[in-house]
Amino acid sequence: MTPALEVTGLAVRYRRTWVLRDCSLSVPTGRVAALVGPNGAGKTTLMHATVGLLRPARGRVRVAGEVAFVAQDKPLYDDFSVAETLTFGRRMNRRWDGAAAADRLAELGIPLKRKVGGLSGGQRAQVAVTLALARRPDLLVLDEPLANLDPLARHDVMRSIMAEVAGGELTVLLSSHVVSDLEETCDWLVVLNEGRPQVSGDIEELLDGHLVLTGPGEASAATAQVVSASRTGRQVGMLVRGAPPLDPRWRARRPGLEELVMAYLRSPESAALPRPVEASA
Ligand SMILES: Nc1ncnc2c1ncn2[C@@H]1O[C@H](COP(=O)(O)OP(=O)(O)OP(=O)(O)O)[C@@H](O)[C@H]1O
Repeated sequence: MTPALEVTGLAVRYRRTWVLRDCSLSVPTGRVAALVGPNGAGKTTLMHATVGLLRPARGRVRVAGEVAFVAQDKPLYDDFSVAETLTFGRRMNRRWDGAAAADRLAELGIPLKRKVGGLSGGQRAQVAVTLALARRPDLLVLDEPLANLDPLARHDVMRSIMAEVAGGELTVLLSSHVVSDLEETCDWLVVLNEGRPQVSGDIEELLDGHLVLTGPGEASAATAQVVSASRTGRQVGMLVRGAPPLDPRWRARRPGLEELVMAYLRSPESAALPRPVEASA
């Protein structure tokens, strides 16, 4: 099956500084993919290249179908009412499902008469997402849709995105700094660090494919592919890839998503190479 998004050998630079290097990843159709990474990792740059807002120096991005983008600052006209915002959207776009947009806003309890400037942060995010969805995209790209939202609003926005994905062929790529927000919603993970993807794959398979080990410092885990390790007193804790044969003094368990992400972010040199999409789609 053709992936919804395929990035191959992408490299982007701003003047002399390379921001993305050797960036290859793919996201299968119908997935909600989380793009995580520290500040300055290149997430926004990758999204801008994906939606055609910038031209890469090398490599290519292939999107199967139409793409819609919600930028980090969710640009909307504060003086427009929500209804006027929808009218503007209809005039600006060839593909436009105004009825679905109005239904979505009604379900979310967002009044069409309200001025955009008078909406809460959560409602503003929902209007921005609704406008993007009204364009009937195949791939929806959201740059930090949850930034500055309270926990309840974050939950509501994620749940409403889930509802859209459940309905059909839509694929979502969204960036966030708060991994715990992504746990219930996202089923694909891309970890970007220092301009390169460290991890790209199905979240359940990634969690199944790693172990958290704890044991006494003198026990050997030499056969394991260590992603990152830390020592507390005489105990050593580490996150490893695969299921290595272990010294019986090690205790092993499956990691949580946050542990997995943190272990990779702590060790930018570690990388689980992207697997072919066909193997896990
Ligand atoms: N227009 C630009 N001109 C020059 N450098 C830029 C430009 N845009 C981004 N950069 C630099 O590129 C790097 C990656 O930025 P980018 O915004 O893609 O990262 P990010 O992962 O989205 O970060 P954050 O989590 O802080 O939003 C940063 O070092 C940033 O300073």
